[in-house]
Amino acid sequence: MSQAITVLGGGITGLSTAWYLAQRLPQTVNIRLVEGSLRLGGWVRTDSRQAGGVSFIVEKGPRTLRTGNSREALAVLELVDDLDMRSDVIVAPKTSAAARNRFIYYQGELNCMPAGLGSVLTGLPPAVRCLPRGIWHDLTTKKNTLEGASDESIHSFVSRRFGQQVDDNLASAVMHGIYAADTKDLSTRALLYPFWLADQMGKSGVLRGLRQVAKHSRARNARFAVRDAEEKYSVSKRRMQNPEFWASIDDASMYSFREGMQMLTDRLASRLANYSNVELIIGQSARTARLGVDGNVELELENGKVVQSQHLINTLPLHQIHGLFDNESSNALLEETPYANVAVVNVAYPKKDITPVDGFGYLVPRASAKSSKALGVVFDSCSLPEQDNGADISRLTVMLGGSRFYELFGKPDSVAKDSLEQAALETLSDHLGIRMTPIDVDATVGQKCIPSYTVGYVDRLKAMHEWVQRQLGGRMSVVGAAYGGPAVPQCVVHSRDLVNRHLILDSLDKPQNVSGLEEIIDCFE
Ligand SMILES: C=Cc1c2[nH]c(c1C)Cc1[nH]c(c(CCC(=O)O)c1C)Cc1[nH]c(c(C)c1CCC(=O)O)Cc1[nH]c(c(C)c1C=C)C2
Repeated sequence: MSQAITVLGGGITGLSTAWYLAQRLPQTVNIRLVEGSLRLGGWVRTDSRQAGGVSFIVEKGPRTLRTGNSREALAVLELVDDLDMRSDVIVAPKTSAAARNRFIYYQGELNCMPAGLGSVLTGLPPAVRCLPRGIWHDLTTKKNTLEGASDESIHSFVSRRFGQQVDDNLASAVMHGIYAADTKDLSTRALLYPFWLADQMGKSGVLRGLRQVAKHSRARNARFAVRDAEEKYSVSKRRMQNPEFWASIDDASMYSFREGMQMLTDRLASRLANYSNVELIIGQSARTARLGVDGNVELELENGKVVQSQHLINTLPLHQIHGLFDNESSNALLEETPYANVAVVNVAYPKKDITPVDGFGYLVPRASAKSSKALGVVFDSCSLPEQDNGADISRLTVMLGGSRFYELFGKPDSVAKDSLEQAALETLSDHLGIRMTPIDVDATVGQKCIPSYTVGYVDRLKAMHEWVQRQLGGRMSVVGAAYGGPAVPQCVVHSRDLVNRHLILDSLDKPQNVSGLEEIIDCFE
């Protein structure tokens, strides 16, 4: 059999994995990407809309990417550079209102989050007043770490160290924005690891303990000095080749693309299609994965076709991996990881500047749950006005559901679009006073779209690592939103690490014995 590698799943993780493979492997090795649905891109989805005589775009999934010097942010920027998308990038400058103003809906008002010490001096809004008290509480409360606990919910942790109001007003809001989940369910150890460690290591409080954590991290990071130096060199070379592009990124706090985020996944797909050794198999879900008699991986598709390869990179969400293996032993991460359901309602109005404040948008904390069906609202036109196409419109997105989806709207697979659209318009009217008739309202339900890293996640991840190594004779690796973070840049950097640093691609004949989770687990040591 000729050499081949299969990538399962055609979302951003699968596409970027296939891309990095195509960069590294000779043309003699076949790369097959298998996607069950009829489109590539997964949760990255941009729709074109026509209404009120104008055309514009709406995002149904992630809408912007962060700039900065993190490995994750730089990995996406390097990808954008390699895909020749520099001229497609549009940015929100660091000086823009969208970069500076983020709000929390509290006591019926939009409260601006402090941007620095200056805002502390000019007075904190009501939602944030609990923060100085919370800091004082942590500094003056004796160590009260839960004995023997290997994890704790963010709600319990924040309440114990900083006071419940900090969770009710702030932490719960931030976690709604990222995970669309409740801090009562989310894991401190997985999502706030430096704070978790500081609580464990420190003798008196989390904030004092952070100094020890910083020392510990410096010692750990020293192991990655060579990798980091190589990556820094690669970026500095690019900076010299395209100084204008990189300077515009340095001045930006976030960015997207002229025609939306889907440009990135579309470009990946079209570039991959140009490779003679890449095959994109679309509209065929995998039925089973097994080891063939010759020791290679056999992936049986819905249509009965069997795709053979020496290694399988599985990027499917956990609930889809479940059931792929005949003699599947139990695995807690697969079985116990809930995914958030989020309704994304895009609304467009025939007028500019209709929000009472300018900014990225606002989040709704648990403290305001009684007066809001929404998790938050994004002011799209304020962040990226270019995407209005020069029209006199305002685009906003209302996010609904999360942990309260069933309670508020019923089953995500049968909810009426009307009820979501109604709830979104009521939110905009009640919170922002917008009573104008919109030119366009469009609701989409993201069913099981964001994995929830719930209490006990780290232990389950470690067990998953061992489980993956036991499958298919060491010929499977996993990567994706359920491991190491659900943000697009995290998915991209983990797929790059897997392909460029962990798999030994010139000896595909031998089992790789790489779960893909090694370094992610190592972060929690
Ligand atoms: C479809 C809804 C989504 C919600 N979260 C995500 C999606 C796709 C995923 C996500 N959103 C953010 C991150 C963090 C990484 C990052 O790129 O910054 C992830 C993984 C950031 C984010 N998204 C929103 C906000 C307010 C934030 C916080 C960070 C910031 O201030 O920039 C918008 C938003 N997303 C969701 C909700 C409910 C929401 C509300 C306004 C859920």
